[in-house]
Amino acid sequence: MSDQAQKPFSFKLLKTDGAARRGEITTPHGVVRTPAFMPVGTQATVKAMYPQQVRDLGADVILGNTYHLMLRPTAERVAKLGGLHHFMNWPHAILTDSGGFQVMSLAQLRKMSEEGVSFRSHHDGSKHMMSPERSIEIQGLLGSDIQMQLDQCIALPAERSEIEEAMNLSLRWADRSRTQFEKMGGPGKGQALYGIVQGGDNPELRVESAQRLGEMPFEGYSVGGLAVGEPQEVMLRMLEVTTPVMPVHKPRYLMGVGTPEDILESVARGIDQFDCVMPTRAGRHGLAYTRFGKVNLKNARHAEDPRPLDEEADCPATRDYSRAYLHHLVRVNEGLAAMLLTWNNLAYYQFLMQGIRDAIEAGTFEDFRQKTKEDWARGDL
Ligand SMILES: O=c1[nH]cnc2cc3nc(NCCN4CCOCC4)[nH]c3cc12
Repeated sequence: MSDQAQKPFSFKLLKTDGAARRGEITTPHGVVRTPAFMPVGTQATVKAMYPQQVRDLGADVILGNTYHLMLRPTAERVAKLGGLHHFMNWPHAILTDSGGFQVMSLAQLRKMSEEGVSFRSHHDGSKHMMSPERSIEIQGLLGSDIQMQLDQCIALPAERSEIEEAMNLSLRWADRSRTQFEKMGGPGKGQALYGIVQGGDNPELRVESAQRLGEMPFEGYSVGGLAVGEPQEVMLRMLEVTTPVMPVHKPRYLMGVGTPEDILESVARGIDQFDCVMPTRAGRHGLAYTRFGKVNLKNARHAEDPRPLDEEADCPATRDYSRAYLHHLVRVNEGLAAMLLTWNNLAYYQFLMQGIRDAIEAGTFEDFRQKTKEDWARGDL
């Protein structure tokens, strides 16, 4: 995709059903139907999947991790090779994170300052500096359609003073990220920069963060600082106080979420975009998501079960292989186990998102939510 002026990035709110929203994001690499689940493509690949397979399941956008790609192969090398879309043969939308969350969770010898975070690579110990400016520069080199500000996400529970300090630092970094994004001509390329709402599990700080961020010119807004160990009801409560004070006509992205239930409950509270390693990581660990709940293929009870995971499914991994065979592959640690279960799990997540989008369009989201939860509770008959 050339850098010439592109159609501007835009979001259209097509329908609401309660607080649930059906929308459409237009990016330089195609339209993203929301609510959307974004498969995680950490090191320029959605693990154990071909790009076309991911696309055929209905994914309009995938996530790339800035921390991993800045270390290997480096953003400069990806740029030299035509940018991340070309490099990984994914011609559709790409969202990148800022790298901050993974610096805090993976890197060594981290040193936080107003400037940014200095750290050593967890691969070879090489020294790096992640500042708001450097993060945006990297995301620009990757050619990301939807970029994230650098923020500071803290683990919960935390003292109010600690939450407030991290929230205010993130707001200062939001401003510096925006300045760098505009300096690099992001808006003119049809790219987006999302601000990230922080505020921990404190309702007042959540509202303050969302309001102050909403006064800044971002193309979308993420809800950060959640799915960091707090109970689900705390996460949902924070959404109930935060989304009502977020801009209505901009996308809302809940970072790192989540299980099918987290997603269903968060759509009901006004969230449009999701990403999570759950479906891909669980697939590599023998766990299958289905319409009727989770199936742990490691469990010996599947050893002679001739049924597929779900004979009514469109996905070959879900329909054409017996549980006995999947159990065997998992038990002998064959590569095909990860391939088939990742395929199944991403197929189920996209099936769920399509059901959510259809239900909002039909004005039947509440019924859909109840029926889906009943089916999950039915369990794996
Ligand atoms: O505030 C944030 N800022 C920038 N990136 C984030 C990423 C985030 N990812 C999670 N949770 C991920 C939880 N995963 C669930 C599955 O297992 C791995 C962890 N919470 C997150 C918060 C932030």
